[in-house]
Formats: sequence, structure tokens, C-alpha cells
Amino acid sequence: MIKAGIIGSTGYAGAELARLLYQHPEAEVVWYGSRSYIGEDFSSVYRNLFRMVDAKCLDDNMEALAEEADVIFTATPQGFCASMVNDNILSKTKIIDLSADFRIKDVKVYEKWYKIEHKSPQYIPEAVYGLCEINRKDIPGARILANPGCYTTCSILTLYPLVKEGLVDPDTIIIDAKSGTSGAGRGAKVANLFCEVNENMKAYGVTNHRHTPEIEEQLGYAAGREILLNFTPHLVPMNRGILVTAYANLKDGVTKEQIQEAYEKYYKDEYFIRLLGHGVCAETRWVEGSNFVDIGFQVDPRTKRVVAMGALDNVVKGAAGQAVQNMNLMFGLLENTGLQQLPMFP
Ligand SMILES: NC(=O)C1=CN([C@@H]2O[C@H](COP(=O)(O)OP(=O)(O)OC[C@H]3O[C@@H](n4cnc5c(N)ncnc54)[C@H](OP(=O)(O)O)[C@@H]3O)[C@@H](O)[C@H]2O)C=CC1
Ligand SMILES: CC(=O)N[C@@H](CCC(=O)OP(=O)(O)O)C(=O)O
Repeated sequence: MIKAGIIGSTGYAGAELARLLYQHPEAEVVWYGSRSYIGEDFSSVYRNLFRMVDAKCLDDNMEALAEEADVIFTATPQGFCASMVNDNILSKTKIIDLSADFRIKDVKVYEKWYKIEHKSPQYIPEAVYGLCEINRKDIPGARILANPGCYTTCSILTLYPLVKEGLVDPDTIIIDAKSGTSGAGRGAKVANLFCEVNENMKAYGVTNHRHTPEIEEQLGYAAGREILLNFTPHLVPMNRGILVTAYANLKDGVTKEQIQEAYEKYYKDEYFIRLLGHGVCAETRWVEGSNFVDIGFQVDPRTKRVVAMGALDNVVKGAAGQAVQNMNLMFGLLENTGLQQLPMFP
């Protein structure tokens, strides 16, 4: 059994990790880390796991946890993992970080967009960006695994084959994305109060959302050069779900058949990517609670653009599910072990 510790287990991403790992046949949680609930029953905070999890919340002492765990998940705010990681911890355990601390290779870019000083830039070069469908071969050997963001996972997977195959002009990409409110975490914030979110929709982070450089970096690797794009997130009154609608100019003569072929080339054998085909719109309700990403597209012959659409559950494939998928790869398990939950509906 893989012994797993969760730092930040009482947040939305951490609690989803607890749910998924409870159902995982090859892993057990040995540490439910928290900051505000130390000493309280984990299942009194998350009663969906009442009578399932019989454990008290512990602190966030990663040194002590490293003695017990084969892998530590840090489902904590930006900056926490980078401020804690050290050689001693890494000599004893692996880290899967759900924050952005090790996602961006250029520390100056991280510090500019996140507006915090990176406390351990020496570990950035070795960290592996854990977008399994694209970086699978690098994941098994990782000591520090940077789990991609929720918007970024959906945006990159939706556009990757089109950029990699040179079917679109990468300088024309516009990503319009929507997220359910759990994407903002459990911490109390006025902007996330019921009356602020319910019956409302709004864009935020326009031209400056911190996921922009992460998407640009990864799609830049696919394009073979630096790219700039527009990414506009929106908050919508749902609990879970990310929907990406991405636009790009097609290169001359590119057909919908070529686009379909590109998606199939990269994803036809991917368990977690469901290709919907031309003319089918991805919907968040069909992936809720699962680790699936649904991708559809439509070519507009009038404007010579493609509109590509992706949907995922932000706390599953966008966070905890992808983190477990990465753990499976790091420990030599089948990638979908413990991750075969079907989407729930209604
Ligand atoms: N929510 C989502 O959809 C996604 C989240 N992520 C990332 O996952 C991480 C966690 O996000 P999320 O679960 O939404 O956040 P939450 O605010 O819901 O939870 C944060 C967790 O971290 C703990 N925590 C808060 N501040 C500190 C601190 N200073 N030191 C140590 N622990 C602290 C909290 O403890 P306590 O509850 O005890 O106060 C809680 O367990 C973030 O980096 C986020 O960017 C990534 C993809 C998607
Ligand atoms: C709805 C909402 O507020 N979403 C968060 C992003 C989700 C997240 O947790 O960020 P990472 O994926 O980078 O870890 C935001 O826009 O800041």
C-alpha cells in the first residue's frame, strides 16, 4: 500500500483527494493535514466521509510526515510547498504539489504573476509538470510533481493537438473559460458569498489571470516557440466544473477532418479524454465527479476559425484526480487505478 499524506486536506482539493484515495485500492491516507482543524475528526469537517474516515486532523509538519509517507500531496495555497520543501524531505518521500509553486520554469515569471517570492527556486528545474496525457514519460521518475491548474489542464488539453500539429495560428488563440465556485477554494471571501455568485456571471482576472503564463508556456512547447494568448476566466453559479471555449485562426486550407485526425492522433487511446467530435459541444454536467475531460470542436468556414470546447471537473481532473493519476504513474500503477468513478447526473 502506498502511504499518502495530505497537507491541506480540509480544503476543497484536499477533501477531494481524501475521497478519491479512500476508494483507491493501492493507497491509504496516513495524515490529514490542516491548519484550522488540528485535533478535530476529519469526518466532522467533511461528513461525506462520516464512518469511512476515522482520523483526526494533524498539523502541516512536512518533516514529520516525510517519516511516514511515501508521497505527500500539498493541497495548500501558493507559496506553501516552496517554503517547506528541502533535501531531507525529498530524500524520504515524493511530493505532488497541487499549487502553482513548481509549474512555471522561469522563476521571474512565477514571481511576477503570483506576486510572491519563490522560496526554493533550486528545485524548479527538476520538477515535472504533471499533465499526464502530454508528459507521461517524465512522470515516473519525479521527486517533485507540479500538478497542473484546473483552467490550465482544460485549456491546454483542448488546444494541444491543434497547436502541436500546426493547424492553427498560435498567435490568434483566445480562451474563454468558466469555473464553478469550488475553484476559488473553501476560504471565506466576499466575492464567493451566495448572493454574490448566485444568479450571476462575471469575468475576472481579465488580461492578467495567473494561469495565462502557465498555458502560454505549455502551448509554447507544443508550438516550438513562445506564444502570447488571451485567457479570460469567468465565475459561474455552479459548485464544480470548468468549461473552456477556445478560438483560433485556422492555417490555410485546414479542414475539420484534419482537426479530428489531430485529436485522434494524440488522444484516441487516452482513458481520461473523451473526444466528442465535430459539432458536439462539451458540457460540464457530463464529467462531474469524474476524471474525464470531454473535448469537442466546430470549424467555422465563414471566419476560418476553429472553436474548440473542453469540459472537466475542476476538483477531479483539475486537481485531486489528476494528482492521483500522477501518483499512479509515479508508483508504477495503471494510470486509472482508483479513478474509475463515473460522472454523476443529475
Ligand atoms: N479548488 C480547485 O478547484 C483547485 C485548487 N487548486 C490548488 O489547490 C490548492 C488548494 O486549493 P483549494 O483546496 O481550493 O483551497 P482551500 O482554500 O479550499 O483549502 C486550502 C487548504 O490549505 C490549508 N491552508 C490554508 N492556508 C494555509 C497556510 N498558510 N499554511 C498551511 N495550510 C494552509 C487550509 O487549511 P484549513 O482548512 O485548516 O484552514 C486548507 O486545508 C491551491 O494551491 C489551489 O490553487 C488547483 C486546482 C483546482
Ligand atoms: C473560480 C476561481 O477562483 N478559480 C481560481 C483558480 C483555481 C485554482 O485553484 O488555481 P490553480 O489551478 O492555479 O491551483 C482562480 O481563478 O484563482
